[in-house]
Amino acid sequence: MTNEIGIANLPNQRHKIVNQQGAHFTIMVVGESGLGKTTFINTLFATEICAPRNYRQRWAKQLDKTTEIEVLKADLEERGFNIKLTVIDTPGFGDYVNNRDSWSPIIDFIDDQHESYMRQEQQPHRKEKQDMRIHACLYFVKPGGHALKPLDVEIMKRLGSRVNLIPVVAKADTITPEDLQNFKIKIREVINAQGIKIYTPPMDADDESASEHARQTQAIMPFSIIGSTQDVTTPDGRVVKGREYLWGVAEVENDEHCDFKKLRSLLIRTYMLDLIASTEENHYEAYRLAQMETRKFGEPKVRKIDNPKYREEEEMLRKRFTEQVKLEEARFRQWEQHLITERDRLNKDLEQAHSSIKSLENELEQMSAYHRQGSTSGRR
Ligand SMILES: Nc1nc2c(ncn2[C@@H]2O[C@H](COP(=O)(O)OP(=O)(O)OP(=O)(O)O)[C@@H](O)[C@H]2O)c(=O)[nH]1
Repeated sequence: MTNEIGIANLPNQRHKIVNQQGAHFTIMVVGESGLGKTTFINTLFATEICAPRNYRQRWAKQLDKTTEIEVLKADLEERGFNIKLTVIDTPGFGDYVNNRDSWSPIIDFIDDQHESYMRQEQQPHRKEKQDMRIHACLYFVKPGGHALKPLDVEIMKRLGSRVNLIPVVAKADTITPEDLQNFKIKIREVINAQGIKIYTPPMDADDESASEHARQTQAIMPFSIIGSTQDVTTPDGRVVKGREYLWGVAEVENDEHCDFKKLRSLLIRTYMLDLIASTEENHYEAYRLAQMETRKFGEPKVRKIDNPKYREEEEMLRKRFTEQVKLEEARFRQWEQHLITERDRLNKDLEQAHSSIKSLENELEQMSAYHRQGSTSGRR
């Protein structure tokens, strides 16, 4: 059960289908910046998830800061089983001015994968579908401190309702085993109290040992991990993947040091098919249903810019602007009218002044004529 890739352990019918089609398996890593997400991906593939000769492609990702969502692919093959493995590395939080929105590209990415799959299903030719729906989302929690931060809770709630969420405590080598156990308990308490939905392995009523294994796996969450691709030598002479300290070596694949092996087994072996199936049956189905309730078959998704809420706001702004322009125009017309009336009044005044000057001039003319007449008749 522990030494083979998951699909080799499947019930026959499903096994047959997966074997014919080859399995697509997509893992996403999410969490604060610098918690070792990229290192974890490299560690996962540096350890023997299957014999190295079976890798058609291996990669070692650079440890520079991830600033955008990165998609990494590898084809794994074991005894005729093909697995197309995709790992999605997301930018860490903490690099943003406004952390509250840091999760939105990640949530959008998850929804976009469901959307893209749904749109392909609605096409007449739907055999060759591109499928990047996330089957497992590992959420990295910073070790130590007071369990989950409000930002962690907010993001985990959103993730848990969309994907199979698996919480992990990063850098387990940086706290003591005792503190680690207490930290894990505190995290479980917050997860329960906040109603965060995390992945639960399936309980099989007919198979007690499988159910017991599922219960044990459940009890381990959140998985503690140590990431390293370095080969180091332990004090007792073993060469292992790990991190070297003055006090000794923190080993990646040692159950006493962290839960890396158990997490890898959950992902790549024991529960791979359940993660794929529950994504299809629960998360994708929930997305599809929610979308079908809000739009017609085949209708494209409402993008943020087409969102009715934004359209409403835009409409309101346009209305307010038109009203303002109208008001200014009326004010201008009033002022113009006032100027015209004033001009007319002044013109009238001017005319009056003009005619009174005219009559005064006439009067003056008459008076001087009279005066001239008087002086000539006096001389005679
Ligand atoms: N002590 C310890 N250090 C680790 C562990 N995993 C990674 N590191 C170190 O932490 C640093 C950051 O690791 P990354 O893998 O780049 O972290 P990241 O989460 O991908 O960072 P972003 O891309 O910024 O989101 C590196 O120096 C790693 O060597 C671990 O398990 N323990």
